[in-house]
Amino acid sequence: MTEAVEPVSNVFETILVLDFGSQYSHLLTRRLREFNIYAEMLPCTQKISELNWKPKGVILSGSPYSVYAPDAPHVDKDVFKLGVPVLGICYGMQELAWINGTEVSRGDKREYGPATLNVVDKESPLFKDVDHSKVWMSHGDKLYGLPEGFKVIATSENSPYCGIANEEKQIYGIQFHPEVTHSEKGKLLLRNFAVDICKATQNWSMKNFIDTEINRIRTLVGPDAEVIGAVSGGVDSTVAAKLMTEAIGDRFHAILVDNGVLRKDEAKNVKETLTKGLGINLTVVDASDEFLDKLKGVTDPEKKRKIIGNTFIHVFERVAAQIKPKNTDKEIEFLLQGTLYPDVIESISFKGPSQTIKTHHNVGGLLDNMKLKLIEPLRELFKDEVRELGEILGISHELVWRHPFPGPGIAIRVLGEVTREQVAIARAADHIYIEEIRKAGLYNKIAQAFACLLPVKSVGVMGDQRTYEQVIALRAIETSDFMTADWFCFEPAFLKKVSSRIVNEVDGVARVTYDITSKPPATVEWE
Ligand SMILES: Nc1ncnc2c1ncn2[C@@H]1O[C@H](COP(=O)(O)OP(=O)(O)OP(=O)(O)O)[C@@H](O)[C@H]1O
Ligand SMILES: O=c1[nH]c(=O)c2[nH+]cn([C@@H]3O[C@H](COP(=O)(O)O)[C@@H](O)[C@H]3O)c2[nH]1
Ligand SMILES: NC(=O)CC[C@H](N)C(=O)O
Ligand SMILES: [Mg+2]
Repeated sequence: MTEAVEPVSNVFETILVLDFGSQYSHLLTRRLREFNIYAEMLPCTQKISELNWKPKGVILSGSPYSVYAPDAPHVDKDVFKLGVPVLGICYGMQELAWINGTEVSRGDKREYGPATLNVVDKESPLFKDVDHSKVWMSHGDKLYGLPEGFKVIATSENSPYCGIANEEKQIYGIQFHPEVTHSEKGKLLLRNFAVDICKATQNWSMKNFIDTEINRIRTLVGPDAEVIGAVSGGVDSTVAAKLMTEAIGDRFHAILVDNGVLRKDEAKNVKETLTKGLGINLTVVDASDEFLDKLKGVTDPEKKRKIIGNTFIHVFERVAAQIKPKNTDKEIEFLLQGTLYPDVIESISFKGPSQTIKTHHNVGGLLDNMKLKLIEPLRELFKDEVRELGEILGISHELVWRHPFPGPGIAIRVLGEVTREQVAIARAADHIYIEEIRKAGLYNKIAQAFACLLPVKSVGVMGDQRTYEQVIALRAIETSDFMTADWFCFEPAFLKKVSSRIVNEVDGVARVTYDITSKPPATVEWE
């Protein structure tokens, strides 16, 4: 499998965030991008020698581990040979101390919540304009001393080593989390680090990204090669397809695969919107039998995702072989996907496959020996950034704000075995639910809503007859980046109406429930 496009990090000066597994790690990249510094997060196991770009600075994130634990993750020491500034946050600071021989162990008190920052070194560039601000703590371990060459630059009531620095080597450590909004001046502190200490240029913006991206695609694809694109009608792939169409016009062929687990009338509607509305050259391929046959008897969610991801690629390779490029005798080499940053983050993990939350079909479901080279222009972006991009590219507000729909579709919303009958039940219930959400004027207040079909039967009574049928679970969430989410509070009357319509109109359903779990601890999808 090959990633075909030159890394964005070679084009924009980039801060590297090494993720040691903290629940806040991704916020570090978000905050930096908010003040126009491009940042990229990689697992802490990243070998610096294998990086094909040079960061302007490195941030070591927090972690649920203790540095002294036998299985704790450790930083590649080559980070310090890059000659760029390094900032360790919480675990990151403890790691800086520990690898330099300083004792780190359990403190007598855990410190969780607010503290006031007391800057000792008033000249420190890291703390410019952040003295006396509230900072957010979340740790149980502490430093028992200073590593050689370091000095204390800040304290707090409970943390004598709240901020440390080796100014000569430009290595900094802080015990609190500047990336969370509860740290009042946290964003400013990160700006001080990235802009004043690392001297990174603040030129990351969506408009610059579009121009750069279009140029990168043109250079990569060359004057006559053609590209196919996996396009679902969802926000991500539509934005990616529009970008591609801007870059290479009708040398781009968008393919929508009907995998048999799409929503009601989806293929027809998408064809209409993309072709007529956006001038994207789109073909719909019906592969529903192939997908449903392969899913027969499979109940494990990860297996379903992998089967679907693999089958998508088989279909794309087949279609690519059928399209004969007009201006060249070469075969189609590239496949465009609308992969986003969260798809990547959740599908990989520094702790190995056991910690993968779920394999997004378009990342972990790819074939090892695939022939097509991937172009994923949105791979570094968050959902809200992609939406901003979509608006700038002139895609309709309605499409840009569509609820996401996962590639494995209804297959991961029919819990257990996927059959045509089960898919039909889930699809019908989902259609009613979304129709009612739209009628109630709630569609744009909710980030994503759908119905799931549970593999359990429950007893009911309909028309004086005993029924023994399945259960539908409704889900609706509020979130902007889909990394964390809360459930949406409907009025009871709304839920009553939806429940009654589903049970009355969908054969095979005897009961409707509403999912009231946030992410974490749940995920958005049930599988
Ligand atoms: N039915 C499909 N046909 C072709 N490609 C698909 C299909 N479903 C998903 N994909 C590919 O997988 C990628 C990831 O799917 P995902 O659902 O995350 O994004 P999306 O469908 O583009 O946007 P959204 O998140 O709004 O649904 C898509 O961007 C697209 O490249
Ligand atoms: O294209 C996709 N392929 C997948 O395999 C996949 N799994 C989850 N999702 C979507 O990602 C967002 C977060 O969902 P989770 O909290 O369930 O991981 C939600 O918007 C989900 O709908 C997927 N999208
Ligand atoms: N948030 C963190 O990075 C915590 C680090 C370490 N696990 C501690 O408890 O101190
Ligand atoms: Mg989708």
